Amino acid sequence: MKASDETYVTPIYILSGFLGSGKTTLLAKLIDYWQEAGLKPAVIMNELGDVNLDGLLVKQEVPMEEMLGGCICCSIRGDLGVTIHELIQKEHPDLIVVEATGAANPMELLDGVTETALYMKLDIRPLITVVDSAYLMELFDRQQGKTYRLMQEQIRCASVLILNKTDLLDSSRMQELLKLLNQSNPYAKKIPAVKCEVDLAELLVEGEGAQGATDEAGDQNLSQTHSHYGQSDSHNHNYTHNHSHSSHSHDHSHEHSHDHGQDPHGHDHHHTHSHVMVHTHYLSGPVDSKAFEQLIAELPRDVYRAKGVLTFSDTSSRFLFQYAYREPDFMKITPQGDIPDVVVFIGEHFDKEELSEKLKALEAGTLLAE
Ligand SMILES: Nc1nc2c(ncn2[C@@H]2O[C@H](COP(=O)(O)OP(=O)(O)OP(=O)(O)O)[C@@H](O)[C@H]2O)c(=O)[nH]1
Repeated sequence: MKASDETYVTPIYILSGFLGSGKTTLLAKLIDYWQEAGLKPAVIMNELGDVNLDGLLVKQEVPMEEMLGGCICCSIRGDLGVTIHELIQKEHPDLIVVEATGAANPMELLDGVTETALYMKLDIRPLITVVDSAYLMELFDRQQGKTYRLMQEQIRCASVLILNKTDLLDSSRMQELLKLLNQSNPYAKKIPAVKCEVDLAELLVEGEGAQGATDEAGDQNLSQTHSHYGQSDSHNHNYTHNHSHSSHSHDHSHEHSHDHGQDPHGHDHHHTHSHVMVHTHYLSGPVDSKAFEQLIAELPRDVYRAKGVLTFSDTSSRFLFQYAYREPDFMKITPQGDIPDVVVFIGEHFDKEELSEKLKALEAGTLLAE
């Protein structure tokens, strides 16, 4: 069956995982894998900030829709259906991958995709969560409130867990991690990995879960199986989409009242990420690499993710900058098109003002002197 056929049921994969866990790393590998199999994947990327730097890591020929400036599971959830619809109409992809911002609650996201599957022919595939193994263990030790709980939700929803960044854990910590994950989600297949280096055929097959019954013959690469969520038979029904998004909306009113620390009343907050803050700073020109490295080394603990595109005054190339779990990473890039120099910081209740001052000093060349 071809993607351009009216009857084609488009498989849709959701990649979940905390900020900086390795979702984009996995996405790049999946795209290669599918393309080698002669398939045309399309991507929906969601970023909290207003620039999509992860998109720079995805090949240019892959159709991509960006959903920026909000979290896909919450503030821009209503747009998800429209985005999926447009992508299918325009590109006729063989499959779609949604890479959600790491702050997204996958249950909400799944709900959004499910809603869309009521009026579009979608086969929702079992959810893959990429776990930042080292960061999860650190938070487990500290039993840190909301971030830890969000990670737990991302773990609980998954059919497959990629335990990424195992290079940062020794074997006894690894055993602890497995024990922890077996408690949180005994059903999911757990695959340890470094840089999401996993057997992708196994990953995608394992993701089909215990049910495993195929209802479409012939298409080996994309067999239509029943997912854990009972959604895959959505293509047997031709629902009219006659309910408004608002009928599925959730009560957001509690969101800001429990922003600090644990909720002593044990309320089950769906929007655990409401405390996540984003600070975007467009740079006025090249900056000194040493000064930038210092700024990064001095970032408060509450900034747990940063990305950017930078030009350094003391090097000739431009760089894609990544910072996750306090590890900075620089990759030489030659971006196509008009990509500004920009840095995006993501974290919890950090002092934006102070960071902004430091960035200004960096631009002015006075940071090291301070
Ligand atoms: N040490 C280590 N670093 C890794 C591993 N996998 C990925 N990284 C690094 O972690 C950073 C984040 O990786 P991404 O793939 O961009 O993570 P992401 O989940 O897409 O990040 P967001 O889109 O911000 O949520 C990059 O600097 C990667 O090079 C790993 O197995 N070990």
